[in-house]
Amino acid sequence: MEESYDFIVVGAGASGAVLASRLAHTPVAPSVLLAEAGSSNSDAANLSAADRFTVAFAPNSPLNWGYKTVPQNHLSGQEVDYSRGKGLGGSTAINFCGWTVGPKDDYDEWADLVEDERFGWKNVDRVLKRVENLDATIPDTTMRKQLNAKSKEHSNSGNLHLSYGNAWVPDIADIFTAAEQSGHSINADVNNGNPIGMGIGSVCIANGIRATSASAYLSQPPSNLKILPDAPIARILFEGKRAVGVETIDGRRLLARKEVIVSGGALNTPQLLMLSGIGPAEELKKYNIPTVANLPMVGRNLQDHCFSAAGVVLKKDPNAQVSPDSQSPTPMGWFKLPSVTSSPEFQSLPLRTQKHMYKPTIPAVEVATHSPASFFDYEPTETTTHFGAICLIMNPQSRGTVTLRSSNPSDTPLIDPKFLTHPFDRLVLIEGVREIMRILSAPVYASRTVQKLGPQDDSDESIWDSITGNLRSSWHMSGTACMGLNAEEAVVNSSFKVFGLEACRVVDLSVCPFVINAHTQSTAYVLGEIAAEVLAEEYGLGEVRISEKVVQSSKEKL
Ligand SMILES: Cc1cc2nc3c(=O)[nH]c(=O)nc-3n(C[C@H](O)[C@H](O)[C@H](O)COP(=O)(O)OP(=O)(O)OC[C@H]3O[C@@H](n4cnc5c(N)ncnc54)[C@H](O)[C@@H]3O)c2cc1C
Repeated sequence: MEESYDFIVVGAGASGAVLASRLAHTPVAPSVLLAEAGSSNSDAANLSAADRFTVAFAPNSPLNWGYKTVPQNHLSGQEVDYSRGKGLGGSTAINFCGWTVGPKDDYDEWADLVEDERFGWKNVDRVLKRVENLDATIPDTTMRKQLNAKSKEHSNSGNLHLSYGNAWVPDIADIFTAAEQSGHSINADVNNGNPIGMGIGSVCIANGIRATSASAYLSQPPSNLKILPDAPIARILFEGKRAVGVETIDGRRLLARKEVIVSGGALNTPQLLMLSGIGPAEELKKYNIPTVANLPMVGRNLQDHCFSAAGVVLKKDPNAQVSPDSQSPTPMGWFKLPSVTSSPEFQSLPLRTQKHMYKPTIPAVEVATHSPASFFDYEPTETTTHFGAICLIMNPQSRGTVTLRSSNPSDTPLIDPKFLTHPFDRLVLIEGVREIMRILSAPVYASRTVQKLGPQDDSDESIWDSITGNLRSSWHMSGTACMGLNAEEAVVNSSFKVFGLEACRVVDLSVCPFVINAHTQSTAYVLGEIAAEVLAEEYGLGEVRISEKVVQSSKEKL
């Protein structure tokens, strides 16, 4: 007999795990199936904060879908790493644990675009407090000027353990000095809705262990929540326009009495929608997939924050050694750059976009420091060390695609982010890398600098040369089943419902109308929380509760 559930959620990443858990914890306690393509990911070693890079990026890691982009035109044909997490926790199980919240003006813009205040900052800020369980202790209390999260702006009663790390890198204060010497302000809390200035975000690491959406939301599932790992879903099943279940790649059929919710992330979700007959009709026709809903925007509007780097070789300070298992968060600065807003590339943007970027909390670039030496051809020596920073472009204007390679669900999708195809993005990255070079030449570093790494000089040509050989993704893919007002311009409405279908929603970063100007996991958690409230209200499931057993409050510390 076929198994049936009230709700089926496909994908146990940031959004899917939150949504499934919250639905299951409502007073009505509907039966919920959370189907995940990857494993249960229960090997404790994989949760070590320090080892996370090696585990996730090992060749053929079962925790990583291992995607690459198609060759990128502006990058001499490079195929850029496009990793995605696979297994319970999804990409939260392989990411770098950085927790940033983003600008309040971005969320208010989202709410305006979709005409729904649920996506405005006021509601997002409330919802973030259901997620966040912040231990605001800092390892170095002499740095209160640089980091001072106020308790009324944060929460210590949500599910996800956040901290500021256990030991900071010894030179952490220098970057703040350099930023000030370069004319930037210090922001003692970049996570309160206004990220502008040099600051430090928190990390989802507690006592050396990474917190993932699985550890935070799925560790003690109630009996009405069935978690099904190793269940890659091949397609959604429909009766007419109504989603009635899903089928796994190995042919298992799982039925949904109420809804199917797709939470496969911004690359797999559009692939699964298209394999199920939901997408641009001409794309589906190529692979003889019968059209259930012709939605031209499925797999379009892919947005991401690409980045490039600059660095310096410094004389080593023998007293300043970093412990190999230090969980120091990375200092991060979000800056407005007059050189961007005064450029013809900016002035050619649509007026609404220009107006948005002038808003007080919207940055032009993000600078994250202490990037690995591997970005350059440099090995540390007895007497020298490396110090580098990356610049991520904010408000990217290039729009990429996710399309099918074939109708075989085991094939990888074709992913083309079209990095730097828009002239504005090229301008921002050049100006951003130039800004890093300026900060790295501030007096606090100048006296110790032995050599520059990265662009030969700060001319546009040298910086562009360096960028094209050294461009990466920050893995913030978003927007490929975007939220909006109609089926011509979007895929879902502001209740996450796929246009033209019944009982079928998308809840993950695919739905972002634009990529939020921050590291994106917080947005994915927030979407899971908002969607749970939307569904609970529509189906009369009662109040969505914080699953108390999972949460160990760090009240005394905030
Ligand atoms: C290497 C890396 C580093 C990152 N670093 C950071 C960081 O430091 N800070 C930050 O804020 N963000 C970071 N991110 C981004 C962040 O992790 C993601 O934005 C976030 O996890 C996206 O959430 P999601 O729910 O949309 O998708 P995901 O978390 O990717 O979850 C999607 C889930 O769906 C499953 N799935 C997909 N297809 C199917 C299918 N057909 N059947 C069943 N299951 C399926 C996947 O296996 C996965 O578990 C990073 C991402 C990566 C990859």
